[in-house]
Amino acid sequence: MTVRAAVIGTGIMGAEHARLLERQVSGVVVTGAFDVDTERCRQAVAGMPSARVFSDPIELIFDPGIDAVVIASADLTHERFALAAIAAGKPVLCEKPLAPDIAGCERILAAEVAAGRRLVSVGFMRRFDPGHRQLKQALAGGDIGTALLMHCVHRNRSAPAGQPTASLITGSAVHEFDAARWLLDDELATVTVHRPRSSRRSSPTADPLFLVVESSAGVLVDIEVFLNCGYGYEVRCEVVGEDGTVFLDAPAATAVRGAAGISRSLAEDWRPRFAEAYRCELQEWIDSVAAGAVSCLASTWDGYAATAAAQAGVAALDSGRAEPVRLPPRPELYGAELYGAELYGAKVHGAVQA
Ligand SMILES: NC(=O)C1=CN([C@@H]2O[C@H](COP(=O)(O)OP(=O)(O)OC[C@H]3O[C@@H](n4cnc5c(N)ncnc54)[C@H](O)[C@@H]3O)[C@@H](O)[C@H]2O)C=CC1
Ligand SMILES: O=C1[C@@H](O)[C@H](O)[C@@H](O)[C@H](O)[C@H]1O
Repeated sequence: MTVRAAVIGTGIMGAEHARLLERQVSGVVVTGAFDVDTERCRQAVAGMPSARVFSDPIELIFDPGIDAVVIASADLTHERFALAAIAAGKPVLCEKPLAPDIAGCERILAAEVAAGRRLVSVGFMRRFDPGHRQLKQALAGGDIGTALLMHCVHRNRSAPAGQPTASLITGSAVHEFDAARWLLDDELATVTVHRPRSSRRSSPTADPLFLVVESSAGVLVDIEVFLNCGYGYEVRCEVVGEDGTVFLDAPAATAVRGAAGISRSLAEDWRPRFAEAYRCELQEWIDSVAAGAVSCLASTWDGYAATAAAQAGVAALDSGRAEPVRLPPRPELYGAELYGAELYGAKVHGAVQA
């Protein structure tokens, strides 16, 4: 079966997803796209012969010529499109965050549970990054013993001026919240946010921020988020265990020696750094759609949990105290295996319930 996929929101990420689906992922053809900016949409799918530019996103979702939908529009629009996809019974890959607020995540969770089928996957692509998978393998394989601490660095070269300070938590650290849950096989319990001196490049945004997260099992996770570090994009992570440590560095393997020095280049932004992760994520998603099975991407529950941690972080930014991450009991639909135990082999969890 060739999956007929569509993309809603064809900005930076949506255009990239459309390009990857059409050119680098097998078993799929892009048959639809929508963006409120029609010209941007046309440009994103130019050269994709089967792609129809829709004038209404809900019509796109219900169109019989579309099997599955990628949502890559602005954060505030995710909920509306995810709910429509659930109503249409179509698999959807929703970019992070699932929804920017807990109430929106709750509505998506409730709709999916009521439908009795897992249709929504969330674009936490680090789960498909080879480096992050090696971290996961080292932890799951017992290479460093029980995890005690996790140190994370997340730096963007620059960000548009005037970003709300909370966006460092809801837009960027949300990746670390998901990565920590997934790597540690543990829920997050509390979030504290410290504001160091801000960079002159970032005013009026408070940037960087330093977060301290405690997991339910007592692992302390520190996260530096710096939106305007000024020199390049980098994501690093070290987990300290009882018997050793495992460290994910910025990944460029090639070093240049010259001018009395050694240098390795950094990506400009997340697209080159996580190119392989986006491709693998989309391939796994398309394979699951073709098989009529539940994808092993992050689920609605994972998206909910990451937004709950982000909400605790935003509260902590204001209060200056550790704030609890509030999670309801996990619905049965999301199974006993929270974090995708099939990581290193099978592509999907199992058949979708009829
Ligand atoms: N997984 C990842 O690494 C990344 C994920 N993202 C997420 O991807 C999404 C898109 O981000 P970017 O591409 O960076 O933003 P962008 O601003 O480049 O693109 C967003 C697009 O959504 C469109 N849009 C806005 N409202 C819409 C609506 N109601 N219906 C249809 N289209 C609408 C805009 O016209 C724009 O073309 C966001 O949710 C963001 O958080 C962004 C960057 C990286
Ligand atoms: O999701 C993303 C952006 O929205 C965010 O601004 C960046 O900090 C992240 O690294 C990127 O993956």
